[in-house]
Amino acid sequence: MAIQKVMIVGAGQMGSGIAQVCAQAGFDVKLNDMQEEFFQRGIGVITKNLQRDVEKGRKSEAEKEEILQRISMSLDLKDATDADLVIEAATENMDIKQSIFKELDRIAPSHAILATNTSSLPITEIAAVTKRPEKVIGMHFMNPVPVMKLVEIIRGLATTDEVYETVENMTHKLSKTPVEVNDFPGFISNRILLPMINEAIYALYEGVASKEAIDDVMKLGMNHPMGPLTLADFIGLDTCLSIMEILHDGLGDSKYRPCPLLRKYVAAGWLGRKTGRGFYIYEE
Ligand SMILES: CC(=O)CC(=O)SCCNC(=O)CCNC(=O)[C@H](O)C(C)(C)COP(=O)(O)OP(=O)(O)OC[C@H]1O[C@@H](n2cnc3c(N)ncnc32)[C@H](O)[C@@H]1OP(=O)(O)O
Ligand SMILES: NC(=O)C1=CN([C@@H]2O[C@H](COP(=O)(O)OP(=O)(O)OC[C@H]3O[C@@H](n4cnc5c(N)ncnc54)[C@H](OP(=O)(O)O)[C@@H]3O)[C@@H](O)[C@H]2O)C=CC1
Repeated sequence: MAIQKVMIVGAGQMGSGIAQVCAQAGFDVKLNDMQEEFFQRGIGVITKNLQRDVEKGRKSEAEKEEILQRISMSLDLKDATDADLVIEAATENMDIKQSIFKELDRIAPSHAILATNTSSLPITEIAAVTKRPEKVIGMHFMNPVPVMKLVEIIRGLATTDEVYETVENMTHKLSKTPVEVNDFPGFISNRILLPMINEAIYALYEGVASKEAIDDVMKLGMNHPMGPLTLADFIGLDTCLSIMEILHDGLGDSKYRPCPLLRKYVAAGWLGRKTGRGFYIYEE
C-alpha cells in the first residue's frame, strides 16, 4: 500500500519530531493536538531544528520552507478522514490511547493503518478497541527523533504481514532502521533501558552517590552519551514512571517496582526538561 498522507496525534516532544521526519521525507503531514498552543509549541521546535540545519549548511532556506509547508495544523481527529497512516504519540496512558484509537477507527478510511508510538503499552490491547486490529501496529521512535536511527516495530497479535511490510518500508523512507520486536511490556528498548534508569534513581534515593556522580560513572565509565538521570529528565519523568508501572504490572516481577523518589518527583510536577525541573534544573 502506498502511503502519502500521514496524521500525527500529539504534538509533544515525540509527535513533533515524528512530524518533522515525515515531512522531510516528502509526506503530507497533519499534526494534531487538543489546542492550538500545543500545535504551535510543536511547530516551534520543528522550525528551530530546521533552522539549525540551514545554519549548518545542510538545508537551504527554500527546503526548510517546503518542509514546513507540508505540515498542517489539526485540532480535531475528524481530520483523519483522508489519512493513509496515523501515528499516535499522545500521553503514555492506556485510557487516552484507547479513546483516541476508538475514534480514529470510526473516522479514518478503511485502508488506513493506525500506528502507536507507545513506549511500553501492549499493542494488542490498544488494537482490541478497534474493528481493524489487523491494521494496528507499534511504531516506536526514539528521542530525539530527528537524530536517533532506530524505530522498533511491534506487531500486535492480529497485525498482518502486509501491514508490517508497509510500515517497515515507510521507516526506510524516513531514513531510519526498523527492528522487529514482539508485543511484550516495554518491548526491547524500554525493558532494558528503564530498569537501568530506575536503578540509578534508587542509587540516588539510597544516598550511594550524588546525581552528578551517578551520571558521570555511566558517561565516563560506560561511554553513555547521557547519564541515566539526565536521560530520565530528557525522556520525561512521567513517561519513565508510566513505563516502570507497565513493566511492573505486565511482567509481575518486583524487580520492576518504580523507585519512590521517581513517584515523588512526578507527584511534585517535576517532570524533567519539559517542565524545567526534574533531577536537574533547566533554564531555557
Ligand atoms: C523512552 C522511550 O520510549 C525510548 C527512548 O527514546 S529512550 C531515549 C533514547 N535516546 C537516547 O538515549 C539519547 C541519548 N543522548 C544522545 O544520544 C545525545 O546526548 C544527543 C544525540 C541527544 C545529543 O548529542 P550531543 O553530542 O550530546 O549533543 P549535540 O552536539 O548538541 O548534538 C548532536 C547532534 O544532535 C542534534 N540534536 C541534539 N538534540 C536534538 C534534539 N532534541 N532535536 C533535534 N536534534 C538534536 C544536534 O543538532 C547535533 O546535530 P549535528 O551534529 O548534526 O549538528
Ligand atoms: N519521551 C520519550 O523519550 C519517548 C516517548 N515515547 C512515547 O511517545 C508518546 C508521547 O510522549 P512525549 O512526546 O514524550 O509526551 P509529551 O507529554 O511531550 O506529549 C504528549 C502530547 O500529547 C498531547 N495529548 C494528550 N492527549 C491527547 C489527545 N487525546 N489528543 C491529542 N493529543 C493529546 C499532550 O497534550 P497536553 O500537554 O495537553 O497533555 C501533549 O502535547 C508517549 O506514548 C510516550 O511513551 C516514545 C519514545 C520516546
